[in-house]
Amino acid sequence: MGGDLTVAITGASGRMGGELLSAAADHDDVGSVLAASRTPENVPSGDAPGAPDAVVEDADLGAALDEHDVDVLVDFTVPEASVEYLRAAADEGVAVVVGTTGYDEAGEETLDSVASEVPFLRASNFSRGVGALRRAVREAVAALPGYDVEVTETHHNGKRDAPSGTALTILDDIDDARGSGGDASGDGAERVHGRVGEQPREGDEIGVHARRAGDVTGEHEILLAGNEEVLELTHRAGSRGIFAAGALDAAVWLAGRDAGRYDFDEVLDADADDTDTDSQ
Ligand SMILES: NC(=O)C1=CN([C@@H]2O[C@H](COP(=O)(O)OP(=O)(O)OC[C@H]3O[C@@H](n4cnc5c(N)ncnc54)[C@H](OP(=O)(O)O)[C@@H]3O)[C@@H](O)[C@H]2O)C=CC1
Ligand SMILES: O=C(O)C1=N[C@H](C(=O)O)C[C@H](O)C1
Repeated sequence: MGGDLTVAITGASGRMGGELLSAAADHDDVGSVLAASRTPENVPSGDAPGAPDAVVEDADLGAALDEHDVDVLVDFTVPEASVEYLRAAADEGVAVVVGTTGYDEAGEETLDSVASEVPFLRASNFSRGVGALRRAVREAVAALPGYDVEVTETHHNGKRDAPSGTALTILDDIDDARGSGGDASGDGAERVHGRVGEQPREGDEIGVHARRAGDVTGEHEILLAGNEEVLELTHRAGSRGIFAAGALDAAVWLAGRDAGRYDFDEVLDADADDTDTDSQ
């Protein structure tokens, strides 16, 4: 830590919470970290690696955001808690980076309202590789009209939501690339979640498969098949650190912007522009 940015991290004792604390401790632009948790006693403290500057109970988040002059809240928790945390951030005028997945319709409405009040950046996957995978999938689907598409994701046995947020994002990308402009509301191709019994493939349906096993960090595979050939595009996350690093880069990029929705692609594009300039 050594920069000016003050970040708050919710769900600080969770799998991603711990990764975010470690990544924040190593991030050049982060100066101070406030952790919020239902269980503050489980958050690293003292000389432990990643120990934040302050820890509060999640119920006290709103007052703590104000007291610690937080610039950006980073939330990777569960939808039912996340909507409360994001509401507290919006009430305090604090920007938010959201990695939590699996919101229901009411949760999505809360996110819409938060995004109208403060700078808001949400991504179902903060890895750079998935950003590239999404571009590759859109291109492949557009180049191979009529090919069958199946999406398979594999995650650790502690994951709650299925299919993963990333798989849902990629399904929307496929609909967009096919020109059917779909989303989970059902406007795009039919999404068939697993198959059992007499269930032959029909039309342009997309098969969706969610596997849960062991400690797999996160894998996404898109299979396109037709015309006597098969194309497979696969991303495998090697650690949760990549998501944490991406989310903190997004927090640095988001701080100080106008209220509204932003996309992780904008962070990646800005980074690519900086790299281009550096190499000239
Ligand atoms: N966008 C991305 O790149 C990524 C997104 N994710 C998403 O991040 C989210 C968190 O994942 P992960 O860290 O693996 O999950 P964990 O279950 O390990 O952590 C979630 C944390 O949320 C906090 N929490 C607050 N309220 C509740 C509640 N009612 N029930 C349970 N936990 C609660 C807890 O922390 P505490 O006790 O400290 O409050 C808990 O540890 C998921 O939605 C996942 O899909 C995960 C990886 C990457
Ligand atoms: O819960 C996880 O672990 C992950 N969740 C995200 C998702 O739902 O897509 C991203 C990543 O795959 C890990």
